[in-house]
Amino acid sequence: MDTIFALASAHGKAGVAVIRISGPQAWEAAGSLCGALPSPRTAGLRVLKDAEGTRLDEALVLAFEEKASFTGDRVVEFQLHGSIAVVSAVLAGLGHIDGLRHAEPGEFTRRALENGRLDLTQVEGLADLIDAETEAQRRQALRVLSGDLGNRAEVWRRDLIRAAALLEATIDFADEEVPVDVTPEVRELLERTRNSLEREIRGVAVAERVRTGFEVAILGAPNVGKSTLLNALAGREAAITSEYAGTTRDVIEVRMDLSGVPVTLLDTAGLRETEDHVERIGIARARERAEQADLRVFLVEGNTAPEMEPGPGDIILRAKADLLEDRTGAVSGLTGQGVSDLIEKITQRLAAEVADIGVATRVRHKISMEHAVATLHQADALLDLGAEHTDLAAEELRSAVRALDALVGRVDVENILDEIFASFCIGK
Ligand SMILES: Nc1nc2c(c(=O)[nH]1)N(C=O)[C@@H](CNc1ccc(C(=O)N[C@@H](CCC(=O)O)C(=O)O)cc1)CN2
Ligand SMILES: Nc1nc2c(ncn2[C@@H]2O[C@H](COP(=O)(O)OP(=O)(O)OP(=O)(O)O)[C@@H](O)[C@H]2O)c(=O)[nH]1
Ligand SMILES: [Mg+2]
Repeated sequence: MDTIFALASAHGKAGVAVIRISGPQAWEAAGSLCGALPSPRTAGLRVLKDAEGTRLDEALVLAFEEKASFTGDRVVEFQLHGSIAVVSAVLAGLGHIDGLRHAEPGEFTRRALENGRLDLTQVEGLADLIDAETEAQRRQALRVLSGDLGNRAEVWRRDLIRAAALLEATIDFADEEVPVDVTPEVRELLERTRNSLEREIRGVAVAERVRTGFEVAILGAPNVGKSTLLNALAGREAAITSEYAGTTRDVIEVRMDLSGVPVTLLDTAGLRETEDHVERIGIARARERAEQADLRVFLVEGNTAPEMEPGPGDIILRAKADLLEDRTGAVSGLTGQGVSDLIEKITQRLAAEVADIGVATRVRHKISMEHAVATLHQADALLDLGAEHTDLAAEELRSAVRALDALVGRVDVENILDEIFASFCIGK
């Protein structure tokens, strides 16, 4: 097996930079730069020197034994002064050692997967944790990294294997005088598993949103102040505003962190009938994105109705509060009136959705779980048909187990690994 190395911390100038080495030669290779290694899991201060004896840096060195490291290989970490020159000198030094090569993106984590330190869902959780920008994303990713989904899958698996074994036992003893009827217990195991799977499947839609961000579209007639409101919400001049109706044409996106919930705000073209060709394209885009959005905020003038049919959770506000006598339910991007109330309202709507999510977070999880559920339905139908179909029902259960094995990466998943690791950075 190759020994790999890479900068594990971000590129560029920093207080401290971490270089990781993983593989059978890690200790020997690190030792050739820093002399005797400190005892495992104990930091030691060492001078690093290249093959010619030139000093490269004074660094903290940390060694891990095989089977007791992040990757499961022997690992050494150099915690260096975070300068671009120090990092390149040490990387160059490592590159000159025979048998060592630079790691590919995600390769340390791939080793952890191959060595059984992490299951596939934990790898996905780790990828999400590194990408996490908000509190809800961090919490969700950490739960998956901790193995919550893998643990749940283990329970489903155990119950289905037990159900299959019960059915298989009756096949073997079909000739016995007094066969025991196992179907009630099997049915109960199947129902429990299916309910639990279905709950997780329902949670994926929201969990996906937490991963990628909720979309909130601002909508209304031209000139009502949508772009001005977007700028007020974003705290910067993200969109052009002007007194001309029809200023905004493209959809403008602004990422925000609303009390830990990731949100993409969309500013859209004012909705109206128009002969202007380009404006019409903008309006078509606005409608399309509005329909897909998780939440719509309609700005309306006076007592006019929204230009699109609002959904149940959508927010309707009166525009340009500062020009109104009665300012209830009104907002003004220009003066800031009602803006924090609006943020509060959006946050509440979305936080309510985030509250009851499960541990499955990806479409991939959903597909495996749906496959398992469909197979369980098949098994149920076969049990309804009577004892002569018991063997087929048991076969369906084994197939459901395989779907769950794919979920955690227990069976061959080589084809999806490249896709998952493509999102990793080098050094992870
Ligand atoms: N310096 C450093 N910090 C880091 C990491 C790292 O690799 N290096 N991590 C990398 O992502 C995270 C920590 N994750 C880790 C996970 C497992 C082991 C480990 O050595 N596991 C052994 C021993 C467990 C134990 O001592 O209880 C094992 O699982 O057998 C180390 C780090 C975050 N911080
Ligand atoms: N008095 C007042 N004027 C506002 C307010 N919000 C926006 N305006 C003004 O109204 C005009 C239109 O504002 P925009 O934010 O560009 O309006 P819009 O809804 O994005 O318009 P389109 O992009 O054309 O659909 C500009 O002159 C703004 O300064 C407000 O709350 N009060
Ligand atoms: Mg606009």
